[in-house]
Amino acid sequence: MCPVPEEETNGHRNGNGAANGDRSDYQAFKTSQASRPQSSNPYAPVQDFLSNVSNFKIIESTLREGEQFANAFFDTETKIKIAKALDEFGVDYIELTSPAASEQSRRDCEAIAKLGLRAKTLTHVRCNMSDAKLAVETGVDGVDVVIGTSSHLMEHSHGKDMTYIKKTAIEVIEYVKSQGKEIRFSSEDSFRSDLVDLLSLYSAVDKIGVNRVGIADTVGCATPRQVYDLVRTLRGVVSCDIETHFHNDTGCAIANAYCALEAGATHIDTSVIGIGERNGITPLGGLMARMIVADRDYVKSKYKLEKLKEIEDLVAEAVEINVPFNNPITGFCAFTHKAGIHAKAILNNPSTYEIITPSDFGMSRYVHFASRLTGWNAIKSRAEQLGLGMTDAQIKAVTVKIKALADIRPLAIDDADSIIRNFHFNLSADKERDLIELSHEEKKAFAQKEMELKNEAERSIDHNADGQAEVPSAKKTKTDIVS
Ligand SMILES: CC(=O)SCCNC(=O)CCNC(=O)[C@H](O)C(C)(C)COP(=O)(O)OP(=O)(O)OC[C@H]1O[C@@H](n2cnc3c(N)ncnc32)[C@H](O)[C@@H]1OP(=O)(O)O
Ligand SMILES: O=C(O)CCC(=O)C(=O)O
Ligand SMILES: [Zn+2]
Repeated sequence: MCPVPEEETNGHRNGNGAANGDRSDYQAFKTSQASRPQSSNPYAPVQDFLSNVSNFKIIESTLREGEQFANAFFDTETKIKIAKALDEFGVDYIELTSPAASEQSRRDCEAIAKLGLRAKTLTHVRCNMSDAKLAVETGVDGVDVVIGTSSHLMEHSHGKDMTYIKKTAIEVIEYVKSQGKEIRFSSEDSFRSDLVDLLSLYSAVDKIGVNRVGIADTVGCATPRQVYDLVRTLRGVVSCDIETHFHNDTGCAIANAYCALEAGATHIDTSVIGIGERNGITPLGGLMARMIVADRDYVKSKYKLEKLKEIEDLVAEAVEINVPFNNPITGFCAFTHKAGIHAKAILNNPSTYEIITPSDFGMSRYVHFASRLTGWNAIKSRAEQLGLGMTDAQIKAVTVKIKALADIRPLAIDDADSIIRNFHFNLSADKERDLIELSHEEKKAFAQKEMELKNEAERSIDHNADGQAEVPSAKKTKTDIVS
């Protein structure tokens, strides 16, 4: 393949193409790397001359692939809200459902194309002239054309062969280009397609100046290694940009996106929380998590990461789902540390058990202390937060009490706090002397508080009809902030 000289780049063809084993490219890459400041990131990826891990674009498809999620119904107002939020976040492209899908879909494309967003707008259509014309008429910046190339889809979906696909693809691409629009051509089900057919098709569309070709793991079957091999091979065949699209059926959607970038892909398709057909595609937030670890400066300079939670909440509400507990970054426990060994180290230095800094995303770190897995370091930190000074020996003693109760039932923060406060209250050898200084009313209030704490501790162990200690149903034990 031929690298695209700088003067031939047009803003869409970014010239990232690189010939396999091309020495001059490699030397140029080495020279450019030598002049770059050395990264202090020990997790920085191995940067070879193909990798775009530090230079990629996001094609955000919540309003196309995401609308294919079983629960999705986006009215126009919601689509506009989502489009504006994604634009503010900084995604490069916003992909919209085909105007051929329905009259309202067509009107929504027009409405979003007219918003004047910074992100480019795209609509996604089948590989035929009538869809392409409809797409162009909506006023979007670009058209994403797709057609299935695997034997499964050629036989059971559209019924067309490779000769027909190539001919029609060329016709559609030339038409869209003639209308001054950006054009991407993609094969659906790329990983179950014949490699020779695929490369010949991509080579043909590259020659007529398509802006991007797309590879799609439509059924989520690809492994990272297969992705690397296919993208790398394609990188050697076409000079245009390479977009990739990964379904998450086997849980590889983020890893595959990363490998695609390592192999020279330039664009990644995402959707918010990963919504899409079946269990969806590479999630925007998950991709951000992966990429910030690779190149924090690039990711932070390009995307407004602190907006991620707001966008996820907006989309979750629109499609009536909860953000999953284990969602990267925004899952409710993504930055919660529980086991005593973890808590101690985190309190000393968060990098011990955190690869991502929560504040980069406007999130907070939590150290859970109300559990049987806690340790005295976490309890000491909590006591300090409560303004209760105790010696290490005293902290260790109260830790034993907390763990004993936590062995019987789940603890809420208030339970653990009561134990700490009660322990501290009873500790004071000088309590009586202190009380002498108090007024009659204050003494009464103290006595009452002490009684309440005692009752609370006793109540916390329920008994069933047989007099057996019973574990009450788990309370919501949202952890509390320690640092
Ligand atoms: C993997 C993906 O996610 S691809 C994107 C999927 N997106 C969508 O499907 C958008 C929403 N879809 C729709 O609203 C409808 O399916 C429409 C409007 C596109 C088509 O509706 P209908 O004409 O009623 O056809 P239907 O949906 O039953 O079947 C799909 C048709 O498109 C054809 N087709 C399927 N894929 C392609 C393609 N990539 N290029 C050209 N034609 C295609 C099929 O052969 C079939 O045509 P037929 O009428 O000759 O049988
Ligand atoms: O257009 C594309 O590249 C991808 C289409 C799609 O959603 C898929 O194949 O899963
Ligand atoms: Zn898809």
